[in-house]
Amino acid sequence: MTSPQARIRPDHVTPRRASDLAAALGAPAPDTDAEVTGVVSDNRAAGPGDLFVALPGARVHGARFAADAVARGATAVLTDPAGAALLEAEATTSARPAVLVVADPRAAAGPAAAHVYGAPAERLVTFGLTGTNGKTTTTYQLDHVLRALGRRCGLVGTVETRSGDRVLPSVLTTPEAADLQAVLAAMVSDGVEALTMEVSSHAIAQHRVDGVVYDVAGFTNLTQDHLDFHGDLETYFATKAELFTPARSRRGVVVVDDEHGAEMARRAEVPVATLSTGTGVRPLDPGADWTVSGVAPDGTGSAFTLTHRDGRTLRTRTALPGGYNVANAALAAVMVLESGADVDAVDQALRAVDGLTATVPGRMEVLATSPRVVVDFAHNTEALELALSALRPTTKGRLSVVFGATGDRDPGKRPFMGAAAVRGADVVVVTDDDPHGEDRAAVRAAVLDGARAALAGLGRDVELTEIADRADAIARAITSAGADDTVLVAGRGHETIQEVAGVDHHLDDREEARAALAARQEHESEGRSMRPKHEGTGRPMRPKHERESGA
Ligand SMILES: CC(=O)N[C@H]1[C@@H](OP(=O)(O)OP(=O)(O)OC[C@H]2O[C@@H](n3ccc(=O)[nH]c3=O)[C@H](O)[C@@H]2O)O[C@H](CO)[C@@H](O)[C@@H]1O[C@H](C)C(=O)N[C@@H](C)C(=O)N[C@H](CCC(=O)O)C(=O)O
Ligand SMILES: Nc1ncnc2c1ncn2[C@@H]1O[C@H](COP(=O)(O)OP(=O)(O)OP(=O)(O)O)[C@@H](O)[C@H]1O
Repeated sequence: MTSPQARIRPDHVTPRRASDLAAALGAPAPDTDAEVTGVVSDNRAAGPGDLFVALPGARVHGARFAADAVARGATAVLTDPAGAALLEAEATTSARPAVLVVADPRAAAGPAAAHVYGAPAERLVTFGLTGTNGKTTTTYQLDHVLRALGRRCGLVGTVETRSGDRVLPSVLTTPEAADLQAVLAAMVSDGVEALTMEVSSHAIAQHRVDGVVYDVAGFTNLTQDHLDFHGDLETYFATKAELFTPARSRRGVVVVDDEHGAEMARRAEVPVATLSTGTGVRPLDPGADWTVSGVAPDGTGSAFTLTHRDGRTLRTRTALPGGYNVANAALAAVMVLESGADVDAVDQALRAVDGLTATVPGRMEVLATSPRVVVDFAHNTEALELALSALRPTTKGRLSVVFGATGDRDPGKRPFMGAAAVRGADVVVVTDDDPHGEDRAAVRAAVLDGARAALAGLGRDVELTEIADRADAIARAITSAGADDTVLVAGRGHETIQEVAGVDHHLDDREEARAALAARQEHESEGRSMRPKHEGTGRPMRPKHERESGA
């Protein structure tokens, strides 16, 4: 269920007649006409002049909430025949909205909202990113390149939604169709020129991006995920492939570092430029339109050269670690180039901002350099492995990881995550992630089982610790790190709410890490040792500590 949430909406909208909207949607003219100045699909967000889109849901029909939406000022309802029947049955003598009936209101919601808001997507240069991993990171890098070129930018994604000076935390990666069109309209009125956004597979399947044809669509990669929703990998792939059809984009850029990318490029029904970076599972493909070469370590990140088959070339850098971040940065730059930007202009703009140096909230976010403390969203085995191997080459001392597994979700991955941590790190602190309704100790035990099994036969020492409380675990890992060590806090990234047994608690890994770093600095400035056996509270530094060797 969508939760009640603040939404970015345009300040002024030219009223449209519900009857005109019905004609535009090919729906019968409503019995009652009305003026419409906004669109919502959650009654709790309805206000005066809104069209309430009553969707048939998996749990409830939105038409059940139509009377409340009307009481809040909605003047019209868009629904299906079942919803219209519900409205009829529940009709009171009070305000009667204009009722528009279509066979598939989900598919009509985007076009209806685009009509009401004056087709805002057509007044922006639009970039849409899809793929299993890297959408958020690449979206921020794209935003960074566009800003470097002097464009006014809007952004929509997992972490936040930004229009001009307005910034709101996001609830979904890709908003509901009505909310998305409202944000785009707000962007137009805020003077935004370019939109970068994440397009989830759920959003494509649920028509949330209908009403937008992206100027440039991008594909990062595809691995097994979300099969609870899509059923099988082929359906998941086919859903993402829809983004590369004329109904949804004008052109595309596809990273061909995995087989799915190569297949996506073959299947695309819009012109696509391929990008091969040689950082994924497939080797560098010299036949790709754009290739990456000369990857060289540069601080925590890498420098690299991007070359088109026609000879255009650009040397730049990403500040984020790991080969996959070279791919994300290269994709961002190529999407801007494929939108028509001149390579020399992009080169100059990137030089002025020291390369692709966007800070991505909770994605390989570096909070300190000595010890290096990094917060990352890696919350599955593959992401954890990648994050650790990305940090290893630039870690002079020990590499620590603080992480846990989510309760009530995919229990099968827990031991694998434990094993990945042991294989990739020198110090492993297993703690709580989001327990949700599950027994926290049992979730940790499953992770620890995998960790211990991986230790057997590993051939090197790994310090394995269990600290239930996450804030405590972060503090202890940072306090006991050496100056050359790296501490990776993985799993929750930008998230600020930890749900324990149905109760939400504020918990932000970055805040906890910063507090621990500040305490550490205070100790250091007082000339005290940073690796004491006991904290000021008298608690032991490493409770339940086990020093285990796989040798
Ligand atoms: C599994 C899934 O995708 N569910 C979506 C589905 O919910 P549903 O069919 O259960 O809807 P419902 O609760 O029966 O409600 C039906 C209608 O009544 C409305 N309603 C409901 C209750 C109420 O009090 N008032 C009200 O108006 C709802 O807004 C909805 O329009 O239809 C709803 C309306 O379109 C979606 O909001 C909802 O997404 C839920 C919130 C969700 O969590 N989706 C996730 C899985 C998702 O989309 N994730 C992707 C990212 C994935 C990733 O890459 O990690 C994303 O884009 O965020
Ligand atoms: N190109 C990539 N390939 C593989 N892993 C990546 C890539 N880019 C980022 N990651 C890792 O995947 C995780 C999620 O990254 P990011 O948030 O950018 O992706 P996303 O597609 O937006 O995923 P989500 O929707 O879950 O936020 C992080 O742990 C990050 O380190």
